[in-house]
Order: sequence, then structure tokens, then C-alpha cells
Amino acid sequence: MKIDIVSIFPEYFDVLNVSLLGKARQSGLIDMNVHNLRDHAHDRHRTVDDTPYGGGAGMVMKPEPWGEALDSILGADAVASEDSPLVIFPSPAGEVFDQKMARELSLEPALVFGCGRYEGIDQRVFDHTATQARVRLVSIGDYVLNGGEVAVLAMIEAIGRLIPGMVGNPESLVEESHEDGLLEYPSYTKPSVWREREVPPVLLSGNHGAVDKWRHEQQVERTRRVRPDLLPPEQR
Ligand SMILES: N#Cc1ccccc1Cn1ccc2ccc(-c3cc(N)[nH]n3)cc21
Repeated sequence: MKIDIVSIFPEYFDVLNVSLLGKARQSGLIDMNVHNLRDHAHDRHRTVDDTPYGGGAGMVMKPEPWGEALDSILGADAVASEDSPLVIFPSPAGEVFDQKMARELSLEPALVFGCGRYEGIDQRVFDHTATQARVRLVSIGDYVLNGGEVAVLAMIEAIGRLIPGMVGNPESLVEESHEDGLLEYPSYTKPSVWREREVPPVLLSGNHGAVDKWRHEQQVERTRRVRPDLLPPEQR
């Protein structure tokens, strides 16, 4: 997978050289490039923002630097098609990112992430980029961050771990929260007694059928208690 990120804070993404994603970059599983938006602002102060038309507090990101930056990634003459790269702009007004979307995006050959700051990006950037590539505005939850960088880090981690070859044991991805629509079951490891707290005996029984049954029951009970919204109405 090819990943391009545009941000005024490229250093945010230095962390992506660590751990699994770092290994994936070294192995070539992921080809990641981070672009500094200010490299595409050519005035003396490398200005990327200005006051909003119509008034209001805060600043809006200017379209020109974004246009030049995205042209350098997509091609100035690119025409959007179903084979175009997918350009994702984190936004509080976006569709909500979830495990289903992470799975979908992990199959994309090329992703471009545009990190806004201030009060957001001039709308014409989204409108114009949609003529060059596929565009989605994506929220990582119903709260407001100061910019898109943290959202992109979260999405890249959630997407990256699903890319074939990323994790050693793909089976470990199946029984996680949200993979089957349920929260995951509680996990235990040695010692079998810790501070007078015992591991549930079924997990020490060696009876795999009983273990699987107990784990599913735990998933349903935890989901019903913590996230009933994930269950179909009749199971809540
Ligand atoms: N836009 C906007 C905005 C609007 C009002 C106040 C502050 C901001 C800050 N901001 C600028 C860029 C940007 C990108 C993504 C998020 C974001 C995503 C999620 N899920 N929460 N917040 C916020 C972002």
C-alpha cells in the first residue's frame, strides 16, 4: 500500500517509523511519504491560512497550497475514476471511521491523507480534489480535535494492522473487539492465581468447546452491558 500524508506538522508522523508500521515500511509492505504543506506556500511567511469569508472566529486553510500539494501527489491532470487513489480528509463532519471502514481501506492500493488545522480547509479543496480522485471526509469520533494528524495516526494504525502480512498471526485479528460485531472476551495469562484472584476454571479445563462457548457468552454479555448499540434490537 502507498500512503501519502499532507500536514503542516510532518513531525507528527515520525512515530510511524516505530513498531509494526516501522517494520512494514522497511519491508516495503507500506510505502509512506509525508509532505509538508508549507512547502507549497510560496510567500515569504509560507502562509497556509487566512480569515474566513463571511466573518467568524479563527482561520481557514487557504486552497492554493492544498491544490499544489495534492497535484504533486495525484497529478495536476488527474481525472477521478473508481481506480483513483482515495483521499481522506479527517473532519468532525465526516462519516464515522469504524472497523468495517478500516477493513475496506486496508484493501486500497493507495491512500492520501490531508490533515487540516485551524477551523478547517477551504471547501473548494474538497470539491476540486473530487475531480482528481475519490474523496472521503472521515471522523474518528464525536469530539473535536485541533487538527487531522491524530485522526490520521489512529486510522493508519487501524488500517495498517489489517494489511496482509502486517501481523504475525492473522488469526489474532479475528477474535478482536468489533471484528465479529461484538466486543472481545476477557483475557487471562499466568499465574493462575494473582492477589487471590483465580483464572476462570473453564480456561484451565482443556475443553476447547467449553472455552469457545464461555468466550462467546462473555462477548455477548460485555457487549450488552457496555455497547448495546452494537447488538441487533432483539438481543439488547
Ligand atoms: N475541521 C475543523 C474544526 C472545526 C471547529 C473547530 C476545530 C476544528 C479543528 N480541525 C481542523 C482540522 C481538523 C480535522 C479533523 C478534526 C477532527 C476529527 C474528529 N473526529 N474530531 N476532530 C478537527 C479538525
